[in-house]
Amino acid sequence: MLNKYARAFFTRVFTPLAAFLLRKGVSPDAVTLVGTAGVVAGALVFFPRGSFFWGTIVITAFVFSDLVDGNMARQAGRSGPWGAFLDSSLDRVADSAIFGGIAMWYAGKGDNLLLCAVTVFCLASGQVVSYTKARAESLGLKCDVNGVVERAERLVGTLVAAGLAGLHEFGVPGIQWLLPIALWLVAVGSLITVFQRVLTVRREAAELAELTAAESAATGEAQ
Ligand SMILES: CCCCCCCC/C=C\CCCCCCCC(=O)OC[C@H](COP(=O)(O)O[C@@H]1[C@H](O)[C@H](OP(=O)(O)O)[C@@H](O)[C@H](O)[C@H]1O)OC(=O)CCCCCCC/C=C\CCCCCCCC
Ligand SMILES: Nc1ccn([C@@H]2O[C@H](COP(=O)(O)O)[C@@H](O)[C@H]2O)c(=O)n1
Ligand SMILES: [Mg+2]
Ligand SMILES: [Mg+2]
Repeated sequence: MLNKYARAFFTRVFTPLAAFLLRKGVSPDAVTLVGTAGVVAGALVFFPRGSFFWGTIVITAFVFSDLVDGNMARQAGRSGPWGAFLDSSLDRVADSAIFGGIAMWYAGKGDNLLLCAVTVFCLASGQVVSYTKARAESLGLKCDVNGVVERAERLVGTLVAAGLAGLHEFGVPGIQWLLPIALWLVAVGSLITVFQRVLTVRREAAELAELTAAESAATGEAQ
C-alpha cells in the first residue's frame, strides 16, 4: 500500500537529487551498493547493542538510496535486468541486517528469547514474501497481489518503532514497548502476506494449466 501511494511522492522528492548525482557521474549501481553498505553498517553496529535511536537515524539516512537508484536508472534510460537483479538482491541483504541486528540485541543484552524468535520470524517471512513473487515471476506467473505487508510496510513499521523505542535511552519512559508491538505486527502481517501470495500463485498456476489444456485440445481437434 505504501509502495502504491508513497512512491509517486518520493519520485518527485528524489528526482532533483537523482539528476544531480547523474550529472556528477555517479552510477545507479554505486548508489545501490553504498546505500546497502550504510544500512548494513547502521543495523549491525548499533542495533545489537540496543542503540535503536542512532541505528535508525543511520539506517534511515541510507535506506532512501533504494528509491534514488531506480530513479537515477530511469532518468538515465538505463533500467534493465542487471539493475533490477542487483537492487532486489541487495534489498534482501539490507533486510537481513536490520532484523538480524534486532535479533542479536534480544539474544544478548535485551535478554528476551521470545522477541528474538519473533524478530527471526520477521526476517525469514519477509524473505519468503519477496521470494514467492520473484519465483512466480520466473515461472511466467504474475503473482498479482501485493499483500498487506510489503517491504515498505516492514521497513517503515519496524524503523519508526525502533527509532521511537530508542528514545528510551534518553529517558523517555514506557516507549520501548513500541518495538515489540511493531515486530509482532510485522510477523503476523508477513505471515498473512505469504498466504495471500501463495494462494494467488496457486490460482494463477491452475488457470494457466487450464488454458494450456484448452489450447492443446483445440490444436488436437484442428489436426
Ligand atoms: C523521534 C525520532 C525517532 C526516529 C524516527 C526515525 C524515523 C525514520 C523512520 C523510518 C523511515 C523509514 C523509511 C523507510 C523507507 C523505505 C523505503 C524503501 O526502501 O522502500 C523500498 C520499497 C520497495 O522498493 P523496491 O521496488 O526496490 O523493492 C522491491 C521490494 O523489496 C519487493 O519486496 P516485497 O514487497 O515483495 O517484499 C521485492 O519483491 C522486489 O524484489 C524489490 O525490488 O520502495 C517503496 O515501497 C516505495 C515507497 C516507500 C515509502 C516510504 C515511506 C516512508 C514514509 C515515512 C517515513 C517517515 C517516518 C517518520 C517517522 C516519524 C517518527 C517520529
Ligand atoms: N542500480 C540499479 C537500481 C535499480 N534499477 C532499476 O530500478 C528498478 C527499481 O526501482 P526503485 O525505484 O525501486 O529503486 C529496478 O527494477 C531496475 O529496473 C537499476 O536499473 N539499477
Ligand atoms: Mg531501488
Ligand atoms: Mg530495492
